[in-house]
Amino acid sequence: MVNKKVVYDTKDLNLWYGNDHALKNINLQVHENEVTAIIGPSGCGKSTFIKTLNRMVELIPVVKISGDIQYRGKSILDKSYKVEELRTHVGMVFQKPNPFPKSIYENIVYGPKIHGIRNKKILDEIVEKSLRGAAIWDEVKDRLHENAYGLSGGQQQRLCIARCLAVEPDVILMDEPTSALDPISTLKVEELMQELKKDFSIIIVTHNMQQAARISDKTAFFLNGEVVEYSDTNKIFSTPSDKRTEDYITGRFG
Ligand SMILES: Nc1ncnc2c1ncn2[C@@H]1O[C@H](COP(=O)(O)OP(=O)(O)OP(=O)(O)O)[C@@H](O)[C@H]1O
Repeated sequence: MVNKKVVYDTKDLNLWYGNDHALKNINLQVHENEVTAIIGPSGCGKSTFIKTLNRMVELIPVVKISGDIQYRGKSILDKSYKVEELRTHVGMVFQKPNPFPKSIYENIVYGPKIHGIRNKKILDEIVEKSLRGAAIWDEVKDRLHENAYGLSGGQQQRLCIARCLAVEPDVILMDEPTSALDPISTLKVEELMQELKKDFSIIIVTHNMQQAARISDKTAFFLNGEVVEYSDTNKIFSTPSDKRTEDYITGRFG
């Protein structure tokens, strides 16, 4: 088996919201070109963990962090690591689709324009490539200048994925990206993830066990802010090492 490169490496990562110890000694390596699923019951720290990976949590004043997070070998908690730089490598898709109240085209070119790209031909190419990459081009190619709010929820979510792709990230963080979608849109986004992992690394928080089993290569089971078990998804779902993992995936608690 080829040894895949490590994208994220967290070392004794701890996080507190005031006195609430939300992440406890997380040591986890995320590999490139894989889908890594984060599962666990409500309130166990899944969202906190992925928002730590792009430093979104630091917007919350009561947050304290100790330990280290290395992204591609560099410590992103280091004050010298610019958050703007991190965000060019790490995109995020949220639970509820959140397109801007602008046209489909403007949603996609927003990031590239911030990065200084002004050439219309290049922007047009980015729009087509990103929408194709997010498997929504055929559905929207004739209405690029219509407002994104006119799209269905599932289309809006794929548009948000396309918006992420437009700035050519390395990692895509997804926080329950299909929980607001119908089964058909969910399937489309899941199929899309399988395509995207050829070029990107994906970390997804999901409450849906079947989804984690279907789409991910590795799974981390979080409980009360700790990682109980982290392993190949096949192993987690067939022969988990920890009784608590087994109880959770078989629906005995959580
Ligand atoms: N902004 C915040 N301020 C204070 N405490 C917070 C904040 N966000 C989360 N917490 C606390 O941190 C813990 C972990 O929450 P988090 O949202 O990361 O869990 P989760 O596993 O993603 O839950 P869910 O599955 O319900 O979304 C909880 O005890 C929660 O109350």
